[in-house]
Amino acid sequence: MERSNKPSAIGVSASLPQPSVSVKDGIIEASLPSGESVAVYLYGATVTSWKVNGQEQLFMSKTAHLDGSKPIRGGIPLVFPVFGPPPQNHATTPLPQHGFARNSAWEFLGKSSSEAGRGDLAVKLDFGLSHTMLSEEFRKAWPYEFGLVYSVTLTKDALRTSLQVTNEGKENFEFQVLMHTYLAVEDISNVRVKNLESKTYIDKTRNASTHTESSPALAITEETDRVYQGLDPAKPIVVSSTSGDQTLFSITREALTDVVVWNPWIEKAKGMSDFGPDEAYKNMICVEAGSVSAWQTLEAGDSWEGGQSIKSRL
Ligand SMILES: O=P(O)(O)OC[C@H]1O[C@H](O)[C@H](O)[C@@H](O)[C@@H]1O
Repeated sequence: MERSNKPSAIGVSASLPQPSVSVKDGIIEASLPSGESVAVYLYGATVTSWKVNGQEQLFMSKTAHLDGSKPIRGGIPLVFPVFGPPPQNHATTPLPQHGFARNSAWEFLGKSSSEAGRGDLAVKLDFGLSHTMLSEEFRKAWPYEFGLVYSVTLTKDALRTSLQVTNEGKENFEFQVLMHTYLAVEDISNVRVKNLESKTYIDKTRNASTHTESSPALAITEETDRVYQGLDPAKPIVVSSTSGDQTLFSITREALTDVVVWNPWIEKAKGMSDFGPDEAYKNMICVEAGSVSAWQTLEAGDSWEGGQSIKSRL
């Protein structure tokens, strides 16, 4: 695992303007000469901002806690090693909802720049979390020796987040993982989610009952909390707007075959103290790429990698 803080530049011509990266107060910010930018908090390795053409692509609650006292409500919190409330009689049982990755202090491993093709630049930020870095409480609750490397790559038209999980111990462990992406939208009533048709989903708002998606373009008209399963990672999930049938976001995945679609809607939004303002549920949709409907088993010494790539219309 690379643990160097030294910047490296692979295949980048010295004459080109370079990406800039700053590290301040636990926040890593990177921007490309073409203007796109990303910000990542070391707390949770949470991506809190992704701007394209000056426009924010990720939703952030106005009342989110940004002081490390609570997982950040917005951006891309990382869910590991369990999704949702942990099941009974499982190694993750003592952990909080969604595990510990989103509420642990990560380290910045460094940046690298490269050509993303057609002369476009890419900047990649790497973050690490391992067993010894966890709070004592989390170390006791999940005593496995693991290493996580989370990479956030910014290009002109996309944001890629990928996670490598390594079992650095002597016994197998099981995990689930999910990139809990809060996408910013202007008006949820105009939003449709495509490429879910005929897929099986668990509806968490209806006692985790199983259904088959009948809509080619899913509209969000009430509290929505669905785990779509068995998706082809290479087939994009498309978030579109009915005004002009415009694609807003297109999300492809690697090794992540589940996608959660979540919007808390009116009552649940009101009930979350760190979700604000109350009406902000109209300005967001979570489309969460993950591996959550089953457990990944990682044998001693083995690694697993998965990720998502989000393209914005802008
Ligand atoms: O409130 P949090 O722990 O951040 O969870 C927020 C949401 O995450 C996922 O989308 C789950 O499917 C939801 O059931 C949950 O409400």
